[in-house]
Amino acid sequence: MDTNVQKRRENKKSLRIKVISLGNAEVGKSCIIKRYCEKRFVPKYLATIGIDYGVTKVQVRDREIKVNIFDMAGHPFFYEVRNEFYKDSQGVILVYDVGLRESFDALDSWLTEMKQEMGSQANMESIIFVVCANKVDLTKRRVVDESEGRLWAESRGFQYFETSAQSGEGISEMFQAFFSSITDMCENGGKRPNPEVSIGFTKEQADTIRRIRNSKDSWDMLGVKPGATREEVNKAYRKLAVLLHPDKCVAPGSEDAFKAVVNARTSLLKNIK
Ligand SMILES: Nc1nc2c(ncn2[C@@H]2O[C@H](COP(=O)(O)OP(=O)(O)OP(=O)(O)O)[C@@H](O)[C@H]2O)c(=O)[nH]1
Repeated sequence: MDTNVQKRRENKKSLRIKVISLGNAEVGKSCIIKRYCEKRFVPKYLATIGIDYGVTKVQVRDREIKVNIFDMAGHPFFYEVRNEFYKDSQGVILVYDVGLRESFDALDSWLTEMKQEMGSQANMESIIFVVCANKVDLTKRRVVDESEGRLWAESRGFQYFETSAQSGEGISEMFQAFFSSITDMCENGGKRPNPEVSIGFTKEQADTIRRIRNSKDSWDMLGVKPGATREEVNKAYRKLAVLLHPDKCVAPGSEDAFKAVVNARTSLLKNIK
């Protein structure tokens, strides 16, 4: 066979990618990578110093993918070291610990740090993000539930996985989907699929569910001022009911949000003449 043709075929088949892990210290980033690459769990905490680097090969369909994995230290102390490594990544594994709310709340600031460090190169549409809600084996200490994590991830067009580096739950599923999405993106000229099309719910629905979860009382939940009239309460209720009705809304947490709105309306109307 013509050597140029053979080379072109080989090039199509093999792919080299860079992925990084992000998230607060101790959420389990290194353990997730070890569980996948070495099939083992390390119970003792050994903080990553700056960056750990590893290479692995995976097969996605007919392509061999050479994966360069940069495991970033989560501790703020290592900011100066890790900021060099954001550039040229095709994939990001965002990790939080389901037993530590602050590690979940920190996900936005990890995205901000990444954008800042990538500067003018920051094209977040050309990067595949997956979110790992990790340590799901520790069920008793869980404080961030699945629908909350899923909503955060999916409303940004990121895939969400429940994982445990300790038991192995969700780890190979997450990596398989991650590498397959990166391959799809590379084959699609470096653009990830339009999230609005694939997730099936709107930003307004996601923002409303988040607002309802965080509301301080029934007035706040319906978005009316304390002392509002029956008409105002009913009008606000109808608007939310249309937006979140389980027949119309598939966003994670929509059923609970809908029930909460029904209950808020009932309790307010009891006390309004
Ligand atoms: N029970 C349980 N423990 C876990 C899990 N994943 C990690 N751990 C433990 O959590 C601690 C921290 O894990 P690491 O993987 O080192 O955390 P990291 O996010 O890489 O931390 P930094 O390197 O400081 O950024 C270790 O003691 C692990 O054994 C898990 O899924 N379940």
